[in-house]
Amino acid sequence: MSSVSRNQDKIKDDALPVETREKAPNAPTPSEVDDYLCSKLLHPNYGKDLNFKKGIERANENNIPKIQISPLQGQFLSILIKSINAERVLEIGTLAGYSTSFISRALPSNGQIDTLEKSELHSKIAKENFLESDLFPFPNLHLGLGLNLLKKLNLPEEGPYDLIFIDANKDQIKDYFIESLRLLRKGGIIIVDNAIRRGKILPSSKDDPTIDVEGLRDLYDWIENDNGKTVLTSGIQTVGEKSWDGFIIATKLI
Ligand SMILES: C[S@@+](CC[C@H](N)C(=O)[O-])C[C@H]1O[C@@H](n2cnc3c(N)ncnc32)[C@H](O)[C@@H]1O
Repeated sequence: MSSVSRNQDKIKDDALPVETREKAPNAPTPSEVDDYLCSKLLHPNYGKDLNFKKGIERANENNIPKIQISPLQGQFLSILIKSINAERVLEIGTLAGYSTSFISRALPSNGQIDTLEKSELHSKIAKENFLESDLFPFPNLHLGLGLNLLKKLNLPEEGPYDLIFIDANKDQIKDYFIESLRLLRKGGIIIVDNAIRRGKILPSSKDDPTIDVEGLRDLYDWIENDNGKTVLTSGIQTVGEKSWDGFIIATKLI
């Protein structure tokens, strides 16, 4: 077994609850369950779209990190967008446009998707992927540092955003969240990805906090201090092919 696959297995094991690991070493791993769910649930125009898959291959060929959301998470975003009848979505962190593709696909043809990315290479590959997938509405890709772009961003002419997906650097996540609240409609949704980080967000975690973990703790503190005035928020832990992580989901109350 190569060291890469050994590491991958370790990550899968770590994503299992400790009781399961100890009592049932042959229990299916969360990744195997993800594979099953994908085989049953992926939709031909979303997670099973061959152009979306080609987009990931193009990203891999260009050595772009494999840190996009999973297809099941992509379909979760699409479901949220459809269920709230979102017309305008903002994304912070495009990478090669995989999540952007799920967002665009779920929007009506008169919808709008703005996506912010700091890397020229990621932006270039993302645009190629958008063209290949024939996305409509075509995503507006804004190249630059997320916070600078956000501060300059005005509300779309038709009104505020209905949903904002925050999936970039975590050290500025509190500021991304606050700026997002300015741009979001009442009742709109914010999703913050990678918000659990295998439990390292806990102040009692034995690991020294990275700047990403410190950024997330700042956001959790901000939400605690808001005390329900501005947002109603939940945190959902996830396992699966992306190991143990999760997301914050919030709706704007005022
Ligand atoms: C986790 S990836 C986004 C994955 C993407 N949402 C998907 O699921 O397909 C994070 C992206 O944020 C970008 N990024 C990191 N720091 C940034 C910043 N300060 N401003 C804008 N983009 C940033 C990275 O270049 C990377 O492409």
